[in-house]
Amino acid sequence: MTTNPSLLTPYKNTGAQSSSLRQISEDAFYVVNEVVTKRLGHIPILKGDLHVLPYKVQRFIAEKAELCRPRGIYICDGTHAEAEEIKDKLVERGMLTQLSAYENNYLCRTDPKDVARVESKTWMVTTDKYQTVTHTAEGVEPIMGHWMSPLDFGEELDSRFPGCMAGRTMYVIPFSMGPVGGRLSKIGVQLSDSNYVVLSMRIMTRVSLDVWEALGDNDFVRGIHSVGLPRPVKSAVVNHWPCNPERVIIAHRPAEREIWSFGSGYGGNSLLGKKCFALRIASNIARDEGWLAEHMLIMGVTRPCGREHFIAAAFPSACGKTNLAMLEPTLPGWKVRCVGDDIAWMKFAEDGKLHAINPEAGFFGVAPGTSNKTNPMAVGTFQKNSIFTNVAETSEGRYYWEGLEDEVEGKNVQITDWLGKPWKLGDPTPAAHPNSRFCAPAQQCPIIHPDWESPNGVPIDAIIFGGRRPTGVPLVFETFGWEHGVFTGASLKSETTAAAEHTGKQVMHDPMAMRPFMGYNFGKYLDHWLSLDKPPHQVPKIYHVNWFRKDANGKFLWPGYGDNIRVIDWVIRRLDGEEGIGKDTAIGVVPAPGSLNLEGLGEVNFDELMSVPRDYWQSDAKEVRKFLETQLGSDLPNAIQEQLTSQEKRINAL
Ligand SMILES: Nc1nc2c(ncn2[C@@H]2O[C@H](COP(=O)(O)OP(=O)(O)O)[C@@H](O)[C@H]2O)c(=O)[nH]1
Ligand SMILES: C=C(OP(=O)(O)O)C(=O)O
Ligand SMILES: [Mn+2]
Repeated sequence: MTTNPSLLTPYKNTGAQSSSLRQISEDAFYVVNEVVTKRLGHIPILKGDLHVLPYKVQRFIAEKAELCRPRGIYICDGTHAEAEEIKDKLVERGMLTQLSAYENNYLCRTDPKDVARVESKTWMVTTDKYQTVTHTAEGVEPIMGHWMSPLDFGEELDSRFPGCMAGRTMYVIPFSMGPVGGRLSKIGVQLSDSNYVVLSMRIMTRVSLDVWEALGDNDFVRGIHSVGLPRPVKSAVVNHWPCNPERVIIAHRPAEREIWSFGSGYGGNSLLGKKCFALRIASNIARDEGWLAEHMLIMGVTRPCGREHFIAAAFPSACGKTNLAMLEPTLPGWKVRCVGDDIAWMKFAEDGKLHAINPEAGFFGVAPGTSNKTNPMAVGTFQKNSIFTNVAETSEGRYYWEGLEDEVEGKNVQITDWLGKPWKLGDPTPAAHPNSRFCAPAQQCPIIHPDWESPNGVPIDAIIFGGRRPTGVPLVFETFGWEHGVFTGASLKSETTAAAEHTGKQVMHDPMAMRPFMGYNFGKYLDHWLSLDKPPHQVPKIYHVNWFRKDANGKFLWPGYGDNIRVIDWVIRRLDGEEGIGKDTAIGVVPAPGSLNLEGLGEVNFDELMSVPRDYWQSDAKEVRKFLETQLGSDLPNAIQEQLTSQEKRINAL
């Protein structure tokens, strides 16, 4: 790994220096052990040897320990034995319950106030506001990226972090995103006072002592996470799950490659390798280094003839990434293998193709709706060594959630819901929280791709965007080219889900499925995408899908899940240049009648599924124009503006 010079950019404060942000000066290099020892004071090292770590890591630990004042420091090694030790302790304390029907599976119930990402409290901290947000029209709040000034952040930090780990252990988690030492991989160190985070990070990322060696003197992404409830605790802790919902903050300092997360233990807020590092921070690194960090699954699809294509697909949270990544084809002779289910880091290689790696090592998937019928490969993945959060539990020691109604065996099975209360079929409240999750090692996936850890990644042939669009949007369409594809991604919308705090089911803009994860100015982000289409790059074709279109009675028009292979089949035939299977519409190329393989499917209203209603798209185009113009203002790239205009013309001509 090479050192990225921008990683070393010192933090330039604009005025009043926040005490917690003060750094040890560079001359500390020669006296580092002394400085470290002094800073640590009487805080003991509970496990591991601090002084064998790279000196930058020592400094980082010492600085933050001095700030957070934990009762001790525990340097994780990522071993099985370590995880066992922590689990045993948590079971004893009642924070984890073993699900006895499986091997090494556990259930965790959180405080019901801490169940999802908190977008309204997630911030990017940059000196210049417009590094983070776009030049929106007057009075318009930017929806992509929340900006906070370094000064304000200093205050927020100072009112939370000093002493925040009192009475708790500060775990030091060394982790690699991507295979350790890989060409596209990056290293992070997360400090956390949550043992649930330690166990989950060990599944989701590569936590091991090898990371220190791969890191050497290079810089790394810094994560500081606290549940925000120092001891002695003054409020009641619910479900043995410490958190501080009123004081939550998830802040990123992209220039410094640093993440500060406070008050929440929920995955998306606390497993800092995931959305915080692999999307918000990494998209900044990617822009500087000429690659992409995207909210995308990666799948390998092999046709009956034996040829394999790789596809990356971006859907907003809880819109079907994990399901598509592990799809079990209903068409005979097809094979899907999973490379990743949530995040793709993609870089053009010497062959001119865009190569993607999955930086993660596990799946943090939505539990409800996952069953042997819908996603048997996910079910196969989490039969052992997994952690379930906020699902229900049966009296037989099994997990339970909405969608498993047909899989509960025996009449006398009793169910305890995610809140710990007795629950039975037909009860008005759900058994599992709608955003309940399984956390499982990717290598256990029965269809994990043999190259899923390849340091060079897999070559991407197609990019698919999609969302939950109950009306108007066809099952699938191919965009007219790279710029139109980027425009289509920028106009992505979807119904809100339980993955964050939004309530109700309104259709919201979610450009590139990145709205909550945008790491810098969205206009610059689009510029970056647009700039990639140049020789010798062979950019992938871009598609849009919608599994969620409904009929007049509110029923899904498309069976979805394993039958989505029929759409993938059409996509791949288009990639191959098969003639006569496309029909031009105003928004892209949809399958021509008879071109989608519907064999063996029941009744499907093809015409309704593929229709591009004029009225719908006219008002949609107006809304999209308003959105792009008011949200992006002067940051709106010309190429996108042109795409908007030509799409409007096509729609008006319908
Ligand atoms: N109707 C329908 N629902 C789906 C489909 N794919 C996924 N879902 C549901 O959407 C929810 C989220 O899916 P998931 O794959 O976990 O989304 P992710 O968060 O983007 O990875 C789950 O409840 C799934 O059962 C599909 O093709 N059709
Ligand atoms: C972890 C998350 O991922 P997903 O996109 O799979 O819902 C989340 O949104 O918190
Ligand atoms: Mn997922």
